[in-house]
Amino acid sequence: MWGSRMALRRLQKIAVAPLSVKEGITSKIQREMSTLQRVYVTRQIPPEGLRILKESGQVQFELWDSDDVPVSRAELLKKVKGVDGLLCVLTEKIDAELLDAAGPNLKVLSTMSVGFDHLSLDELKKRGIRVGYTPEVLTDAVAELTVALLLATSRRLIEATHEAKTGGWGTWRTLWLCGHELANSTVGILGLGRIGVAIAERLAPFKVKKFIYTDVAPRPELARAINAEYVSFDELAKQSDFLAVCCALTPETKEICNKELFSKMKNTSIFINTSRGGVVNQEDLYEALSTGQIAGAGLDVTVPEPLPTNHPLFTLKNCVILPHIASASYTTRNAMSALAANNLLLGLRGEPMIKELKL
Ligand SMILES: O=C(O)[C@H](O)CO
Repeated sequence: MWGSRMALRRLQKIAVAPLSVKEGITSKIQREMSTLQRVYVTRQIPPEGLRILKESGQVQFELWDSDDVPVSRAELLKKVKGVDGLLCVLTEKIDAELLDAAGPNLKVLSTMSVGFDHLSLDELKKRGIRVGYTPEVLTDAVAELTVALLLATSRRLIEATHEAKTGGWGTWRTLWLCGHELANSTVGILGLGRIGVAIAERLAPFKVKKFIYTDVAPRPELARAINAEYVSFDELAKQSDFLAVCCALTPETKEICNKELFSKMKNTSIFINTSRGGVVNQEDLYEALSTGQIAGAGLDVTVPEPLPTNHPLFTLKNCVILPHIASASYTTRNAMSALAANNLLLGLRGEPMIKELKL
């Protein structure tokens, strides 16, 4: 549905007005509608973002009115034709084909995500399209979920509830379902940004002995906040008892977690990934987990998503897999939708966005 709440209210008033008045109001509305910028929203986003768009009086937008089924590529290619702005989520691939289908009116793309590996940045830049995204508002939720996943994996919570429910719970046993604890451990962070810092801050009270990290270069300001030491990629693999992947997926980080990394890790180590599935070579991870090269893995992200239910990783007791829910709290998803909507409106007005990607 194309919509602007104000226009709708006026249309309701016209329905009860005399004919001459009706004609006057209708043409006024038509004039106003033609000045509104056209936007396509690729998903039923959380209410806060929709409210902002509806009440803006700036845009008329059409929405793919479902959260359960993504808009098909064919439908998306049709719907973007001639729009001024596009608000998307991470399931939509924004590439040359899509931007060509949209045409030259498209000035602003706003993604309701912190990750932007679904966007062809070169193509966007070439066309002068500005890009908004949603960092920071999801940091707390992602860090919280990462800690939950780490504990669920290291203390074997999923296996344990399964045993309790299915009759595996016999007498109290001395080594049954033992895991690995955070106290006195070394936690490694691959890619230190806001989320890595937030994870470390939450883990510190568990009496972690040492935080280490690696990145393309040292990040002293962030590292200072958590007293983390910069180490090489090799040292990160060798020293970490828990290794949390927090880096963005780029051509440089694609499958950076592969057999070379796993072979250097301790066989008591836990590997956690809440960034993007593409940073991991899943065949190598399966091998490392099934041969006991590492102790366990907790994954919130995979390739593909959803991961087919017959995927070998699902057969492993020491692999906990979540369906990409790191930012899934009501507060955070609403904040992401609001930020995405505001970025879009600001961009369309030619003003600086709240969070804009430098292309
Ligand atoms: O990129 C993102 O925003 C997360 O993966 C989903 O919240």
